[in-house]
Amino acid sequence: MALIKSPILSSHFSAQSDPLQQLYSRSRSQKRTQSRRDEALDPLIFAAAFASGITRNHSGHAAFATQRSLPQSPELSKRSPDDSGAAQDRKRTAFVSRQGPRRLRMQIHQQTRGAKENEKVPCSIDPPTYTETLSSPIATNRLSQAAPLPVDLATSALSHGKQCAKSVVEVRCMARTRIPTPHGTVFLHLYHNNRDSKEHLAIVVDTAQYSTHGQSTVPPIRSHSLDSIWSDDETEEDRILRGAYVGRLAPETRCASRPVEQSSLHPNVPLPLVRIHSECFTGETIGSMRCDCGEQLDEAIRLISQPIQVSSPLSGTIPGRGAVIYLRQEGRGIGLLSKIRAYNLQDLGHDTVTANLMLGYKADERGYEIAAAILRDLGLGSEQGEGIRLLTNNPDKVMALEKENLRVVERVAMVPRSWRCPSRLVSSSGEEERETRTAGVTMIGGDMARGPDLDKYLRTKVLRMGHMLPLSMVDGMHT
Ligand SMILES: Nc1nc2c(ncn2[C@@H]2O[C@H](COP(=O)(O)OP(=O)(O)OP(=O)(O)O)[C@@H](O)[C@H]2O)c(=O)[nH]1
Repeated sequence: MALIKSPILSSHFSAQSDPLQQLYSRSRSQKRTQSRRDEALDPLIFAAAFASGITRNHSGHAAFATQRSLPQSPELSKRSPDDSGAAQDRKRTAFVSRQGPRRLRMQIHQQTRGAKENEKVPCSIDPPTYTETLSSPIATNRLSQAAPLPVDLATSALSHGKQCAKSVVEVRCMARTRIPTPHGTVFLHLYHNNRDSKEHLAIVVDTAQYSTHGQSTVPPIRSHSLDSIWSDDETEEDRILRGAYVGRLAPETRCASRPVEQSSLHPNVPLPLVRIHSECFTGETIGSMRCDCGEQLDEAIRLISQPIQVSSPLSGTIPGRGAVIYLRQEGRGIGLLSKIRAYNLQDLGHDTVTANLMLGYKADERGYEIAAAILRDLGLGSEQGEGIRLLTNNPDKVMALEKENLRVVERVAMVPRSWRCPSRLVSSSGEEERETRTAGVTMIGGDMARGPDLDKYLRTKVLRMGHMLPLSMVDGMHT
């Protein structure tokens, strides 16, 4: 039951020594014999029960498993008479909740909460191994001979019982490559770190990466850790393979990049646009319109890629530049499984914040220390590097970066496309949509996310999470 974070929910499952818990444990072992019960769904069922009164399974609220015939619940009576599942359910021995009376459960909850508050949550790092064997003969697994990576050190610290919450976040860009997108070429940087085992990414938009040093008007956005030399026996080929080269990679490329000092930007060039984006499988991969995440990712890359107007003495336009820091913090840090459950709670009538709380999480479980470390590595926002313009509506992100001593010079709002183009919202003609659709836009279906689920989600973000979006835009649209 490690998945259940909520003390309310988990207290039901944790085997403790008090008599009530023993009673629960006994009930649990009996329960295992009943295949119709799916323990993995329990958090959801309990959460729904807490929120909306009584469910079929918990209507009895008895502390003991009993045998009794099931009353015709409203839920069952809603089924059609030919619903064989319903008929079977009626014949079956009734399942009666084995949870204790609410008073006792609340007692346990209070105790568990008290204990939890005093204890520090250990980091659940899954030690990655850096012994990738590359099939190419030139690599000959030399990467594994490199000096210990920050994460190796953290892993060994962890194995000695230290908590990684105390360690300073260190990141290393493990590899960089060029990715052509509908908005132009971006440079994907993959990062490892000493805080978690996830592969966070930086999507760098910067055509100056193509230029060799000194050629471009603005300095290229370079990863310090990528350009640094990892060990004495690292060859040029090793370095090129992981993306440490300057200019265009071509069959004749033989020279790797050299570590460079981060140079400051020309005062007439606007500061780079940066977005810190959290993973959203549903929004980005299957085009969910419950949220605007897919659209935001696409819009961020599009905005960053827009040409920038510069004043004299440079004058004219230069290609857009900046980066999206893509954090693997699915579901505002609660993970995909819990996010799916949260969606079901939302369908049961709760908003995105309440759903998280009901599952025992905070409204937002994310942290931005790794993002800050990646930005520093790219020379963005740090003392020595450039200040940044941050694309967000989320005040937490601005505060988190400032707390990390990064220079957020400006916040640039991310207005949902459906708010900006309300006419397309009400338009029923497919014609108009086809004209405006951008081929190859990253999400399935492209264009914009919209619909009642999204409206509710955005409204909650403004009203309950303090997101800085003008609700008047959307209110005007629907009235
Ligand atoms: N728990 C939960 N997570 C959601 C839900 N909808 C979207 N998400 C997650 O919310 C996160 C969205 O994060 P970001 O794109 O960084 O945006 P944001 O925090 O809303 O702030 P902005 O910068 O203003 O966009 C992603 O991790 C999504 O997976 C939901 O209903 N419940």
